[in-house]
Amino acid sequence: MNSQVVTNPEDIARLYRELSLFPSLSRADVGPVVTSQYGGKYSNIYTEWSQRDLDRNENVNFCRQYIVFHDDKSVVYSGASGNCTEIKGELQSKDSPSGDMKAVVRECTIKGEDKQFLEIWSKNIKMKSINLTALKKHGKVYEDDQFGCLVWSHSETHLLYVAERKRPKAKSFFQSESPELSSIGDEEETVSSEEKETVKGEQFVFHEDWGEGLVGKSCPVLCVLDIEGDNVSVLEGVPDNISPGQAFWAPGDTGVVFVGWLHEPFRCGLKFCPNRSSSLYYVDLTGGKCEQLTSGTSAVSSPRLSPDQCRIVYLECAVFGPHMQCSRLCMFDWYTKKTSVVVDVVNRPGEDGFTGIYSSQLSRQCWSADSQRVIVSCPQRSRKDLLMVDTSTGSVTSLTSKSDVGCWCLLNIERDLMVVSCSSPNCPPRLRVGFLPPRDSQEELVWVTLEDSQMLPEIDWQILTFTPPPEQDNSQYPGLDFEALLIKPKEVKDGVKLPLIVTPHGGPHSVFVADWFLYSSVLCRMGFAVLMVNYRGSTGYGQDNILSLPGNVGTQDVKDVQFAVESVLKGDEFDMQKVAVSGGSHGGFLACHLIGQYPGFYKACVSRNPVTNLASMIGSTDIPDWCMVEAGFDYTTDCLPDPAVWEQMLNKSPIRYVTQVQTPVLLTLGEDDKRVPSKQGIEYYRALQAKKVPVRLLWYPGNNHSLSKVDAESDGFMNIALWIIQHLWK
Ligand SMILES: CC(=O)N[C@@H](C)C(=O)N[C@@H](C)C(=O)O
Repeated sequence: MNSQVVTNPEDIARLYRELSLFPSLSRADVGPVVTSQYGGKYSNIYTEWSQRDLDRNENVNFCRQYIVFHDDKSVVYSGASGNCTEIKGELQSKDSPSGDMKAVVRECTIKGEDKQFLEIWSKNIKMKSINLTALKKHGKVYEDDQFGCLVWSHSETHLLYVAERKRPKAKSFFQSESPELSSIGDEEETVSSEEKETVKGEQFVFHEDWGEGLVGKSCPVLCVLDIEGDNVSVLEGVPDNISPGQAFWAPGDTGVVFVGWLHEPFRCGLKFCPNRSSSLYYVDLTGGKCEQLTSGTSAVSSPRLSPDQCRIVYLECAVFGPHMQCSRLCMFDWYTKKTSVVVDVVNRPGEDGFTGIYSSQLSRQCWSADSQRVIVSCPQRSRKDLLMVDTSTGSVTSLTSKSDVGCWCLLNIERDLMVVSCSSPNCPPRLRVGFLPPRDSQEELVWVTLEDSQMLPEIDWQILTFTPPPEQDNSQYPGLDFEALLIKPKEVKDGVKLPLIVTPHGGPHSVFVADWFLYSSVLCRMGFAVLMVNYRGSTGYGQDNILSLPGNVGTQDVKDVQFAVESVLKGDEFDMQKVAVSGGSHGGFLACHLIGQYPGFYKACVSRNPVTNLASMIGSTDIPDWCMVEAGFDYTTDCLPDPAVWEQMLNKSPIRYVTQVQTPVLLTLGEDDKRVPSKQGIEYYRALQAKKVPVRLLWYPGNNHSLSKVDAESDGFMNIALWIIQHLWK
């Protein structure tokens, strides 16, 4: 075998173990400015990281702090202040604005019972520990990014968070009565208030939740802890037809601003679906009156209050339609109550190259100190860049497009000190800080690395651009191009042609940006080239690119991937007899389509939680609208099965081509997948078995659509690598 590919399982496992050590950055907070007696200024940077622990079979979260000496506009000196500390049981935490206190929502098990506490720490003392579970004011606290928040009031006397609405205790009609005696009178029997609230016949009522990644999250409520009074109240006034989240204190702490998602007539999956009908609301704490601040005809997310507490920026996109779209950056003026569009949707990138804003989540803090600019990190074609938006003029300036780093994520900005994570396909995440230059200044932005990571010299990467041939142009959206990331070993022995693994992304409206990818890095270190295709329909290239795909899935996207593969195979770098395809979700849909539409071209196929039959998916997925939209139909909540629609869906699905499949297929399924139910993979598995096509199915209990738990991710990788080796060199 004239190749340089690592094939020994133990060697592969060693490579995986080595590269899986690199942690990812999940959070950074900037502490207050401290001035020393000599006039020197410094701030503490608190960071949180996540790292795979293969031995404990879990993702370990830890924090590390740094100190940055500065003069309010440049970094003078910086360094770590102490080593890492593992974080256990902390669902959420947040320092108070002054830095004097820290709030922690902690989950722990006491005598076999899960309990949640809200802790207030000050200096070296845990001042308070409020047993939220015992208070019975609400259900579990939300720790997710979709709804969750933990926000200090500007006065630092109250804390705002989101929890599940309290549900009355349910019992059977046939459960024997066991009244609780109270202390009042020895004869008198007083049933506790909880017993009074108990309802019969409700034990098995279905409570729909917000779907994949939000299982069990059904009816969020806004909760406020009065720190001095030690009491928790559930905010009233929130309309019954919405689910509130992403809340923060209004100017002067007069009330609370939040996003409300419409949950009538029913909830659809919300994760990766910022296109759900939603509005900004304000509930006034004194009168309890709730006011809708935005129209209610769109989908909004990520409201962020300016430091001068005068304006709120937020993201907006259309309701239903493609799940990820080009967003508008909008602004609500607190005093005029007027909304305005700061950055509009970009249908086609202009001369300046700006392709639009593609983000479902602004960083927790994104405003400049002057309350004039907003920093957004979002995909721009196959890169992820930091964009500075002037909210007065709407101008957009990239702060990082000239960098050789492919992926920049804004973690936080405080008093113009930005904290970012930056990475590339050959460089794991690094932690950097830098001051945003004053508005209209020509000063250069200087980045200082607080935590470096090692560049992997063995990995080479580049971005390739493709223009579909005329016969594949989209007549409704003509002239669109697309890209792919090509990752390959830097050193190739003479005479060796590289085996190629083609990986189209999922979504389909998402994008591969030039980030650090564990799977691609290990495969590259094993000796494979990896082609990560951003076919037409990807985000980051303009709204027209996105809109070109719905109705054309199974053809346009498939042809784009095949065109990219055949284009790179024209060179003599790659062995066209050793090409594999691998994808997840919609990427799995494409992988199955490619082996069905190009029989024998791919020598191995890996399909993770794949969409295999749109017609059978629509009745079981948490995103039924996705099936209609991607098949080219409008969706309404009262739409019913229609044979003609199902026929179209079937015709656009990979299951339709299964009779042509020759390529051995490895399927990996998550048992708890609400997005693409595992029955999709099993349907395809059975069809292949019936055709006696070599097929292997891996089933991961406790895993959902992301297949991202340490067991599924690591075992999945080993099986994928060995499956590809087995069938490329048989
Ligand atoms: C962009 C994105 O992820 N879209 C979601 C609706 C989604 O989950 N799509 C599934 C089908 C997938 O991951 O491809």
